[in-house]
Amino acid sequence: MAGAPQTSLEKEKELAALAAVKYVHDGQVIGLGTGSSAFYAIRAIGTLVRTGCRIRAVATSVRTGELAREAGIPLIDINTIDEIDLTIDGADEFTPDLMLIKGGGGALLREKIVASLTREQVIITDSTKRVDRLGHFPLPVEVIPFAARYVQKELARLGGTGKLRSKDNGVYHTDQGNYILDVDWGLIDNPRALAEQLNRIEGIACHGLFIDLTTRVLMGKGERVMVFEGGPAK
Ligand SMILES: O=C(CO)[C@H](O)[C@H](O)COP(=O)(O)O
Repeated sequence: MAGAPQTSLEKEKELAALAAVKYVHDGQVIGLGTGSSAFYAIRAIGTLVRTGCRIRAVATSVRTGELAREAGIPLIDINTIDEIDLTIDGADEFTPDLMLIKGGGGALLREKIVASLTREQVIITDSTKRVDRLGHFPLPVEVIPFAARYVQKELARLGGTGKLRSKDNGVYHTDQGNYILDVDWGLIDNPRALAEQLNRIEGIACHGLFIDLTTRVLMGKGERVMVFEGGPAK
């Protein structure tokens, strides 16, 4: 992030973010993602705004809203629009066929709603996020607090071990006041089938499998940016 000397992974995130910001056009509604990669995109979009680009944006978290305001990006209420032109967000893992795990930063519910309203979803990552199969990263599952134990039991029935996320010696709360279970499944054989099973469990507000929502992934790798559009990288 800003201020500290930049590591090579931070450089990769920034390169990917700068490449993604080239897709931003005057007049668009932009979805702003959450996390350390999205931070670089927000900063670069702020520069565009200061040089005259007229966009409006929707933030995927309270933190992102604060960063956007600091950067001078005009924010709008998501309930005043029917569509988002472009969203730039990060991911915890992605496969070359554009399936993602998201939610490491806890913003998965708003991120999925924003992604669902978005015409063009550009994901930006460093080179550690590309995998052949999802599941190295525990899958974040956002649950309403009342259902936490029930959902944990249902996840166990499906073969997942869900650990309640904590923060500062207490339970972590999302921006919506929900809990997160970080679920270890081992490597996931069929993310689509798992997503459907999770969609049927009462009390789950959102899970971090993002399928059929991404247009392209821009991955920083050394000094380059690799582009994945549902096939081999370009
Ligand atoms: O899903 C997310 C937040 O809920 C982030 O996009 C994800 O955790 C990646 O973050 P980073 O860019 O910091 O690696």
